[in-house]
Amino acid sequence: MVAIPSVLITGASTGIGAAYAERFARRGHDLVLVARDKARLEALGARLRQENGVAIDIIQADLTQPAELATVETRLRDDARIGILVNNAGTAIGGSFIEQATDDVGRLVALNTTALLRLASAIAPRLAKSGEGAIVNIGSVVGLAPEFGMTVYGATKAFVLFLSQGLSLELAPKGVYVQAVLPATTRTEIWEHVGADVNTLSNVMEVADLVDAALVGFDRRELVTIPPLPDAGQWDALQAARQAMLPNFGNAHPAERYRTAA
Ligand SMILES: NC(=O)C1=CN([C@@H]2O[C@H](COP(=O)(O)OP(=O)(O)OC[C@H]3O[C@@H](n4cnc5c(N)ncnc54)[C@H](OP(=O)(O)O)[C@@H]3O)[C@@H](O)[C@H]2O)C=CC1
Ligand SMILES: CC(=O)[C@H](N)C(=O)O
Repeated sequence: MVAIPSVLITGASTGIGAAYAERFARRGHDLVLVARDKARLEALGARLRQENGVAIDIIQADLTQPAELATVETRLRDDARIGILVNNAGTAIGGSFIEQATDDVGRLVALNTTALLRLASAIAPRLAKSGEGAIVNIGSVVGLAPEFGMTVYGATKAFVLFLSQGLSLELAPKGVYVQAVLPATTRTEIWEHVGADVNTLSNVMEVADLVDAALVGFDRRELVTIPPLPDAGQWDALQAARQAMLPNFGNAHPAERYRTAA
């Protein structure tokens, strides 16, 4: 019988990560839960163990701290039972670019991009060698929309999307599935970190609905899952428009509109 892989989930103490933990535990997966708040991780872990009879390990780590991040990287490299990484930990900060402190945007980038990248890098070679496994990266529709006015947060999420698409091209032929999940406004504590009351927002998705939809995409081995988008054809059209440009990047001379008169 093939063993059910363990799942390592970052940002599992609350919100989207905690909902992933619930769902994967229900499916019978053992879990490794990562976040800073140990008490919350332990409470969730105890409940999921009791309800589902799965094994649950906890790693308390601040993923913006290189030494603590390294502990999680080592676990992903060495623990052959872990076959699925859910790269979910992330945060957002409020304010415009000129209002945001340089150290704060630095920490945002460290968590939303550097940590996510390093964890994917830690597990990918082992998964590729075994010819199976999955990496789920949580992006955001904000990564497609500079118009939403969350420039640095959106830039980190654009990174997550690009990285996921590129990794999928590299790893799918080796049997490793990479999924980018792009939620829109979802009812979690992240809104407290941006200084917004989620109850004043419209069109807020419930976290359980978001994760259930993301898992439909996961089970279909969809590359990019955008739960709130009604017409998947719009995403396909964006990709087709982008791909149509690619042959036109290979020109040795500047385009006509950039040529100087002299
Ligand atoms: N909610 C929304 O509207 C949307 C969310 N997303 C994305 O979903 C993902 C999950 O967010 P969401 O559940 O909403 O947010 P929450 O704030 O509810 O949860 C964030 C999780 O990340 C953990 N975390 C935060 N900072 C660190 C850190 N430095 N080191 C380790 N863990 C950390 C938190 O745990 P702890 O504090 O214990 O460390 C918590 O478990 C994020 O990547 C977010 O960008 C995308 C689009 C929409
Ligand atoms: C704070 C946000 O903007 C939210 N996490 C999102 O990505 O939509």
